[in-house]
Amino acid sequence: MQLQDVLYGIAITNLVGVTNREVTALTFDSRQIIKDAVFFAIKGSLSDGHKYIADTINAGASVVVCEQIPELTQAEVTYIQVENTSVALGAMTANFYHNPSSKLKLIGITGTNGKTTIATILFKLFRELGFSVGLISTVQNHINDTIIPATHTTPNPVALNELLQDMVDGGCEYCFMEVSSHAVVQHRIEGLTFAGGVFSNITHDHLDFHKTFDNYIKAKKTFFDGLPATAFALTNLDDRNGMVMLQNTRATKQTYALKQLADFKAKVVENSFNGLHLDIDHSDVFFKLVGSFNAYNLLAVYGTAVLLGQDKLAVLTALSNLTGAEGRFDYITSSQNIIGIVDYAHTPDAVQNVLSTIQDIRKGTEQVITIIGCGGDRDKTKRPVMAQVACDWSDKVILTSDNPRSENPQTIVEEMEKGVSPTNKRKTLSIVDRREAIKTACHLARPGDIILLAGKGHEKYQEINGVRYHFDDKEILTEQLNLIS
Ligand SMILES: CC(=O)N[C@H]1[C@@H](OP(=O)(O)OP(=O)(O)OC[C@H]2O[C@@H](n3ccc(=O)[nH]c3=O)[C@H](O)[C@@H]2O)O[C@H](CO)[C@@H](O)[C@@H]1O[C@H](C)C(=O)N[C@@H](C)C(=O)N[C@H](CCC(=O)O)C(=O)O
Ligand SMILES: Nc1ncnc2c1ncn2[C@@H]1O[C@H](COP(=O)(O)OP(=O)(O)OP(=O)(O)O)[C@@H](O)[C@H]1O
Ligand SMILES: N[C@H](CCC[C@H](N)C(=O)O)C(=O)O
Ligand SMILES: [Mg+2]
Repeated sequence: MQLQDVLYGIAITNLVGVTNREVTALTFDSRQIIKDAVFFAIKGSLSDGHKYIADTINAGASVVVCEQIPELTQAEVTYIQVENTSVALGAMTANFYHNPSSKLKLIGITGTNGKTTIATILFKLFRELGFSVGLISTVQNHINDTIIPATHTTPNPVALNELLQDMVDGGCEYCFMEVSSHAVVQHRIEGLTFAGGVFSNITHDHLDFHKTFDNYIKAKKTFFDGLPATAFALTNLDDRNGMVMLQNTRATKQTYALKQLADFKAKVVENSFNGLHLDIDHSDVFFKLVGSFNAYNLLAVYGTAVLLGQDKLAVLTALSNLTGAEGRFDYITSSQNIIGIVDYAHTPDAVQNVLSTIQDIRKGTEQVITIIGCGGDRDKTKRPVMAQVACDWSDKVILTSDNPRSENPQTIVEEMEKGVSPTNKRKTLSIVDRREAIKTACHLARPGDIILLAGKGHEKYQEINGVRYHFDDKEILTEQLNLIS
């Protein structure tokens, strides 16, 4: 493609060199340069892409997009100075791939918890309704029935536009994608055209990255601020920041709620291990998903489908047969009648929601044993709070390791222990080895007891010092429960 076409709509501060030249690829990583590529120098959290400009030119890059043009320039190279390289990357990538997001209906889902669940159920629902659909999610990406592995909740702009282009080529009419707060702040979604935006909720997470809760709210709100007037913005009215999201959006404002009047409304009639019975938009419907928090997810899905013009009855009929995303309230029952639940709860609010659902549906005498850890290189302030919530809502708690990443897992567990009150100490054990922790919980469990294994859900690995070792919570829990039967 010609560079001048890729530059369409970009605010350029300074330009050195020609723009009527062919470019072959766009990249922000000096290790992935091919001949005549455009290199974007990005100031990141660990490194500054400007350091690699000379290397990329040696490797064949012919265009450099940057915030500061180097003092020594090369005659055959084009240098484009912009105010923010990440913003330019998103917009230029959309141009390079011929704006695939505008050729299908792209719906973004944001919020602390529930994004994967909502996006995945929307994907399954629209497949069930007969459409060709794409999915971009934490667990995996999909182009209809083809699975593409996911590395991030929201991919980088190049991967994102490539994927959207493949979806358009695959005939997709819709794409449901998770929009993480990191992606908004890092401009990964810049240049995309959304047909709708959905907000689930906002609670404590990622304060390592956003620093304050206010910044975290602003990040989520920025997504809605950027929606076009042709889009809809659907928010959860029961969340205290639900309306904040819609304050400055140009999109059509729509709401859903369980506790107050809203455009889309539902009531939980019954919540059991067999699923949810809801009164949704004046219809009585049974769903396979467990947990009252899933009533919000189902309502968000229902509202989105109706806003996209689907027939209410057809939507509810299809929805009632669907299961949720992998590793979310995923449970097995052993021959001894011990229930083992694998769940992706990795924030204080999610842990409380999943445990309060277990309290709601337990029969009374069983013990609830929770196994929980916290990820390394992530928000440290949530560690003691997650341990405290787990203790407050369980009969026994085993603190263990999640993905320690570059941190010492023992230290992470010690930081969690700080949230355990003296009265809760007697019901808490710390076993850093996650497999041993699962084994111990299975030995402690008596018939009828419920084991909650929180934090890793669908993940098939444990990340330790940059290496992902095979580790599958559900596989190990099933194996250990079978051993004691
Ligand atoms: C903190 C964070 O989000 N980091 C992401 C970010 O990296 P960064 O901008 O900090 O990059 P950096 O390492 O400082 O490097 C700066 C620049 O120099 C370039 N570079 C660097 C080295 C080199 O040799 N050559 C080179 O060109 C890099 O490509 C980059 O452009 O941009 C990278 C490229 O898109 C991401 O891969 C990386 O994700 C890291 C791996 C990550 O773990 N991110 C997590 C926190 C994340 O994004 N999570 C959210 C989900 C959160 C949730 O909702 O729960 C997600 O959307 O997945
Ligand atoms: N609507 C909700 N409200 C509160 N908690 C929820 C909700 N939906 C799911 N959860 C809890 O949060 C966990 C993660 O759910 P899900 O994967 O759908 O969220 P997510 O927003 O995609 O998370 P991530 O930020 O990791 O991408 C679930 O396992 C469950 O414990
Ligand atoms: N998207 C979340 C996932 C957390 C999952 C948990 N298992 C962990 O490793 O902390 C994050 O990157 O913070
Ligand atoms: Mg997700």
